[in-house]
Order: sequence, then structure tokens, then C-alpha cells
Amino acid sequence: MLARDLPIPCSGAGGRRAPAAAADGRLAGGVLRPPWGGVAAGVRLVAAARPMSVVTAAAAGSSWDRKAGRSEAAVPAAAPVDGKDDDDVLPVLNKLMTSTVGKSTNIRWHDCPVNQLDRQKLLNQKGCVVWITGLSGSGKSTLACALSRELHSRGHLTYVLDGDNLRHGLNKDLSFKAEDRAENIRRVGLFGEVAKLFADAGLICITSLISPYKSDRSACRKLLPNSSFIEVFLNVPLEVCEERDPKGLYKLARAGKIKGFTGIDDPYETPSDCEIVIQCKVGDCPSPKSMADQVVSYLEANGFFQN
Ligand SMILES: Nc1ncnc2c1ncn2[C@@H]1O[C@H](COP(=O)(O)OS(=O)(=O)O)[C@@H](OP(=O)(O)O)[C@H]1O
Ligand SMILES: Nc1ncnc2c1ncn2[C@@H]1O[C@H](COP(=O)(O)OP(=O)(O)O)[C@@H](O)[C@H]1O
Repeated sequence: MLARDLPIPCSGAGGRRAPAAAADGRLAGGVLRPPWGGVAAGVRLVAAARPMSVVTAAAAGSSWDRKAGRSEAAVPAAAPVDGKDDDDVLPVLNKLMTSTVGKSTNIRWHDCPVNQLDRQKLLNQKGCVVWITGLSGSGKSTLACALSRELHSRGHLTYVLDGDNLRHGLNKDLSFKAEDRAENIRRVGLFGEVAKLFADAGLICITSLISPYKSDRSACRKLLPNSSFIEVFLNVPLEVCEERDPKGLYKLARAGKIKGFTGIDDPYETPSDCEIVIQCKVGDCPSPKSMADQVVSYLEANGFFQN
């Protein structure tokens, strides 16, 4: 089969450069192709900036650090292609552009011409993650729902990822041991597995998980672009949560029937660098609506409702 007959993927490493994207440089890392779809003679193959750990371009002698790959267009370049026929060149280029990420070998990142900025313009908002953390019973789910209702009524697209709900599906294989809690958080936030994907889609993603460990929360924060991780600490005293005890879990934990319950015989590490603290005292707790308004004000003041 001739190279010109090969299907052209969305864009990126193997794709045709879309005129609009080429004009504003968005696909600066894509392969420049002549109209018939081959690789233009003399054009150096440049890998698009994308999150991958190591590019297995052994022949080109390059490796690619994940962080560097994200911030600038690294160039694990192909050998010069001059003088080669399409049929010889494309398989070589394809091989050079595959990578190994974790246990996934020979994979390739595909960029599409519609990017996060385009989606944000469409939605008239900036994608972000509002990460609500606090003890069981502190009101995380209530705040998440109130916030999403408030934002929805103002015309903003949101999606709620609730710890309890996720444990009904995606995370149902995980217990409450420290390593499983960490994995729970990792799937939702770390490596952008879920929350980051939603933020990248341009949505205001609201997560409500106990997320008791600082290290797990800050690992999630590091993954998201500057300022798009907004940590909201529901600072509700244990005695208030225990008094509420809507699921009867504190009672069971106190009776020793649930082991490793957060706040009872498992730690909750209080956030020290969060964007928003919602304070609740015994007998004096803001209403769900006013908690939601506090978050909305933050988003407004920090430009999340502009594209
Ligand atoms: N041992 C133990 N400790 C804490 N919580 C427990 C435990 N066992 C079950 N549950 C119920 O699970 C909900 C918390 O799930 P999360 O995914 O948010 O927890 S974590 O972030 O992984 O720590 C939590 O829901 P919320 O009350 O909504 O926080 C509890 O209902
Ligand atoms: N701001 C609030 N004031 C009074 N009660 C609240 C408030 N927020 C939540 N609650 C109540 O506290 C209990 C726990 O709330 P929930 O949202 O399920 O907490 P979490 O998701 O943190 O476990 C529920 O019975 C809820 O109605």
C-alpha cells in the first residue's frame, strides 16, 4: 500500500496539519505533510508536546521526560528522510514515534485539532477541579451537589465525582487501607485519570472524597495546570460529624465494628495550603447554599467564568 492511501488519523504525529491549527501554531509539533499525505521532503519529524514518559526512539537516541514533554516541544527526531520512498519511510517514522508509558508498550499519543482552549471558548468557562476534602459527614456530597446546582443555574457545565459513588463502580475493588485510599485518589486525580480529563474537557469537575492524606492531595494538585486545582477544606469538627452520623458509621467505628475509620482510628491530615476553607463550628454551620456561594465567589474572582 502506498503511503498516500493510508488513512489519516485525527492529527498529530501521523496527521495532516489542519489549516486553522497550522495558522495559530497549535499543532506545531505535528508532522508537516504535503497535500497528498506523505512526509514532506527535508521536513524534520517533530513530536508534539504531550504527556508521555519515555519515547522509545532509540535510533534517534532520545528519551523524553514527562514534564519536559509537557512544557515544550521536545524533538525526538527521526533520521533524515531525504532520498527514501514513502513506503520505506512511513513504517520507520511510525516506529520512532511510539513510546512506552508504564506497562503500555508501543503506544502513540494522538492529538486532535480541537483543544482545551476551543472547548473552553465554547463553554465560556475554564476547566478546573474543585477538590472538596473533609471528614465523613462533613458535608462534602451536600456541598458538591449545591455547588453543581448553583453553577448549572448560572449556565456552567459541571460534573461531580463523589467518593461514595465512585466506590460503587470504578473504585469498587478498593478498601480503606492506606494504599487503597491512595489508589482511590490516584484514579480520580493523579495522572489526570478522571478529574483531569474532565477539566481538560473544559468542565468544572467537582470531587468529593475524604482524601485524608496530604501527599495524595498534593500529587493531584501537581498534575493540573497552575491554579486549576482548587482545594476546598470542609473544616467541620469531628463531634459535629459524629453527631450527624447519617450512615451510622461513626457508631459502628466507635463500637469497633469498622476498623480504620477516618477520624476515629485512621488519620485525617488537615490541609495547610488549600484555596478555600469552609468553617463550621458546633451549632454554627453555614448553609449548603452559602458554602456553595463561597466557592462560586472564588471561581468568579479568579476568572474561571471567562474563556
Ligand atoms: N473506614 C472508612 N473510613 C472512611 N470512610 C469509610 C470507611 N468505610 C466506609 N466509608 C464510607 O466511604 C466513604 C469515603 O469514601 P472516599 O472514597 O471518599 O474515601 S477516601 O478518600 O478513599 O478516604 C465515606 O463516605 P462519606 O461519608 O461521604 O465521606 C463512608 O461512607
Ligand atoms: N451545611 C450543613 N449544615 C447542616 N447539615 C449539613 C450541612 N451539610 C451537610 N449536612 C448534613 O450532614 C450529613 C452529611 O452530609 P454529607 O454531604 O453526606 O457529608 P459527606 O459527603 O462529607 O459524608 C447529611 O445528613 C447532611 O444533610
